[in-house]
Amino acid sequence: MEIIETGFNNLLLIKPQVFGDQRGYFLESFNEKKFKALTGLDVTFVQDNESLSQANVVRGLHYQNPPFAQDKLVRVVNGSVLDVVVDLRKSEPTYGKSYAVELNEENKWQLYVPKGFAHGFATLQDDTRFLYKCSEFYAPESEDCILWNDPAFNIDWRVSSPILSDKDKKGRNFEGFISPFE
Ligand SMILES: Cc1cn([C@H]2C[C@H](O)[C@@H](COP(=O)(O)OP(=O)(O)O[C@H]3O[C@H](C)C(=O)[C@H](O)[C@H]3O)O2)c(=O)[nH]c1=O
Repeated sequence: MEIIETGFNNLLLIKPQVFGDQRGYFLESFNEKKFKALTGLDVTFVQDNESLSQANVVRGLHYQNPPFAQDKLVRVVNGSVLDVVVDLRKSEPTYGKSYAVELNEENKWQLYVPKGFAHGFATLQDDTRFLYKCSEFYAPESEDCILWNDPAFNIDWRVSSPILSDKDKKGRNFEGFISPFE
């Protein structure tokens, strides 16, 4: 397992060790002991989620407000996404900055997204299956959404006229946004 710094505090790209042989491959998708030893982060995940999307879907940019904010460990087991986060932590020099990385079934990379980020992804292939671990339970009353294509971020999602949920179509603008995250 290799940890790659992203330039954003505690936002970590994780490259798992893949054991290939004539049958296929094996990897540990999560190992609490190794995760804590390599990242120095004491995170307890309590909920696993999975979504399936066709190509040209955008889900995001979502977060849960404190005290229900979630750390997430996200990965793709089928297909490909451009995974995108925006730093909402007011004390960070990367506040308001976005980070994007392609996660797919070939690279098997994971992204650890700490509390304080809005998170989303665009699907680059049909039948994209997205799995992620959360450190806090789903709390719909605490959910919030920032407009996926807010001009403040100038994100190249690598999709055009994507399929969005009604909720995501009504994401808030970042202009005038007051972050709940220190
Ligand atoms: C997130 C969630 C949703 N649901 C139910 C609520 C809806 O009836 C249905 C679809 O929910 P939603 O449209 O919010 O799903 P996504 O758009 O994939 O939301 C996720 O997308 C981005 C990428 C994220 O990072 C968040 O974890 C999460 O907000 O699943 C649950 O029952 N539990 C849950 O934890």
